[in-house]
Amino acid sequence: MGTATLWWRVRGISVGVGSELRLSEARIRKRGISVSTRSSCCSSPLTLIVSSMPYEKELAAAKKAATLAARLCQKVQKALLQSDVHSKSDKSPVTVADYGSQALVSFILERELPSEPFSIVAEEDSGDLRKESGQETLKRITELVNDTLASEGSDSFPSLTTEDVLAAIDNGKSEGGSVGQHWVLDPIDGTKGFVRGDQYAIALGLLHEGKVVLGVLACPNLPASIGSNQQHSSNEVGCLFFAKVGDGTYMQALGGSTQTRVHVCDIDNPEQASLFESFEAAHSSHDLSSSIAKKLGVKAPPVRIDSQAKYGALSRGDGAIYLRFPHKGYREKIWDHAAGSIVVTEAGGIVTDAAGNPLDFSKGKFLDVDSGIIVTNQKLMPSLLRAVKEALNEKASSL
Ligand SMILES: Nc1ncnc2c1ncn2[C@@H]1O[C@H](COP(=O)(O)OS(=O)(=O)O)[C@@H](OP(=O)(O)O)[C@H]1O
Ligand SMILES: [Mg+2]
Ligand SMILES: [Mg+2]
Ligand SMILES: [Mg+2]
Repeated sequence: MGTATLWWRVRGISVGVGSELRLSEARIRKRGISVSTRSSCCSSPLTLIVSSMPYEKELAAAKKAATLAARLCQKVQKALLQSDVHSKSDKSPVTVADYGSQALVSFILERELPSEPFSIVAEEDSGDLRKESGQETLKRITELVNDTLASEGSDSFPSLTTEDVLAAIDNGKSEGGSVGQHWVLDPIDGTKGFVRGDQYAIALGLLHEGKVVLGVLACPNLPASIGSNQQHSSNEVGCLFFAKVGDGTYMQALGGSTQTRVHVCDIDNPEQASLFESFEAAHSSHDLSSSIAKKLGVKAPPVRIDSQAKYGALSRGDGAIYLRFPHKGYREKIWDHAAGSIVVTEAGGIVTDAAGNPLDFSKGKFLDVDSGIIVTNQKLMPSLLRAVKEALNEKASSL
């Protein structure tokens, strides 16, 4: 048997030498992944094993992107100027950090995964920044993005122009859907919390054929422990949660490298449960949560925090239940739940709508949910669903 050299090109999977392949050149296509091999001696039997380690490269890129975006957000939140906060057409707030974070994540993903099909469904767009009145803001965002890239200590990042920043933001215009791969990005989830100086998250998920296969949540203000029942007892603030389908959920300090596998709490007695809900009463009915909590016999007062930090906290067992009941007419967006939902489900939890249906991320930007979203562990879900049903029926009959 002559000597053989094997060249390979891999996207998202690892390739090793193993089973028999008598080809001087071969192309394998598997789930959109291409691998090509070439033997320097065409008569040499080459052995090739393709073992799937899906989304490894994507996860590394997503963690890098979310961590850098979190750095930009931290810088802005520390010294937030009035001129940094603007109002969108739906009257919700948006800041230079929302735009900067979206531009950075888009730029890093495209750079780190150059051979991947590139589609992002993201919250922000560049419309207001392209107007005359948006020029100063655009300059400030561009400076923030360049400063953050420069602070990476790498000369390899080019300085971005205002046009580059607009283009990176507008990469987020994809509509998503059930075909192919789409990144799902909320550059700052919980902008109201961010402006208040409270919790927020950079939330980045990946959809494959309409299913969430990967999620990263950077929570710059979330302590390593928030009244937790697990061993995260440090004073450190800032967490990165990440999960890949079938691979569990992990947490590490933002910017750190030691990762810990996390699990949802395993209590089965609702009286011992503590419950998360939105900080803003306008985003979720506190009355309805309170009525559900009463039916379950929950004793602790609700913990109100902004953003998908709620999903992160739940994934490490800090609380047992997350209830979200937007007021009538509001349509949930996929970027408010994609990353958070896989972080919780890979930690052993369940995320459904108020009727117990799984969330369907394959329908474009919106999630069609029945009344609300509920999250808990496997043991509590049956009693939670019963309590939710009763509370919703009572509410309907009182109208
Ligand atoms: N009216 C209404 N009802 C329900 N939800 C709404 C509503 N308006 C906005 N949003 C979305 O809520 C996102 C923040 O959710 P939170 O759970 O973090 O709310 S809260 O900040 O704790 O109050 C928030 O995310 P960001 O815009 O990314 O901050 C919005 O997508
Ligand atoms: Mg959001
Ligand atoms: Mg947002
Ligand atoms: Mg918003």
